[in-house]
Amino acid sequence: MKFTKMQGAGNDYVYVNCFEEAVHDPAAVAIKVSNRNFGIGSDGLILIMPSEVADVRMRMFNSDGSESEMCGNGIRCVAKYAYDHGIVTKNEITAETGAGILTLQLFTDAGCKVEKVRVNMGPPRLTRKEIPMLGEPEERVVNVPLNVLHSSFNITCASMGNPHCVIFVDDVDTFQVEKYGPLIENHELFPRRTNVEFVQIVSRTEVRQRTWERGAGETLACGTGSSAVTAACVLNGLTEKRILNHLTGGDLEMEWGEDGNIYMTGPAVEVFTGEIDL
Ligand SMILES: N[C@@H](CCC[C@H](N)C(=O)O)C(=O)O
Repeated sequence: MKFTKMQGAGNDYVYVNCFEEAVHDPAAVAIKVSNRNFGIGSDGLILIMPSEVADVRMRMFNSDGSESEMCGNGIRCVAKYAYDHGIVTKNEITAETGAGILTLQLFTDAGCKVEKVRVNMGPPRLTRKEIPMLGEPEERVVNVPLNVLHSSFNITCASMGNPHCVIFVDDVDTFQVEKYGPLIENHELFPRRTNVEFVQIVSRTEVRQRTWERGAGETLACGTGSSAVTAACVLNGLTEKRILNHLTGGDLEMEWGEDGNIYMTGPAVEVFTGEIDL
């Protein structure tokens, strides 16, 4: 299988051009290629596919083989791949995802390669029914206590097509992400599990995020997570609607627009290409 390794803010995936390649069991392939010792090494697998309703289609699989509806860092890399490899020739493109059809704006460097992408991530979905979470279906979850082991956290939850649980902490760099992340990911409140973002407020316009991803563990960045964080910051009155998010692997510029959509701007980088026997 021919592949391209790409990363966005350090969130790295193995990308396969399914305009040319067929991947028969993507869940198994994701587990194999993601392994950092016996595989290529990545947070998961992303398939770049033809679409009947958009310029390109993305399917994404976590390193445990589970499929997610959406990947924010991944969709920027899909856009870069599609443009740099001539699948699309426009600077504004559409992409079909499990979270709907998204619009992306591509910014190129002096060599006409995409270096940055702005994505309209759509609106945060805020009811328990939409996230999904157990409880009153129409209720929002903003600053609600959650008991985990002997600790209590206040959670704010949103779906960006995939589920997110945001927790504000005083010092994110010393926080025990690997202890609490998996317990919240698999908490009974979340029937489809959840991604978990731990966030420190730096100022009204800057935050610092660490991410525990559903199906992948701690990653260096999460674009859908950063979008959920933007909504959570505003809903809790902690920041303005436009913030710079410092993730472990890089920065994302975020905005909750007046039209209700979240906008994410960030890097997309091709690391290397190769071929692997499956
Ligand atoms: N890193 C991604 C999200 C990947 C999917 C996630 N782990 C899930 O299962 O929903 C991003 O940048 O959004």
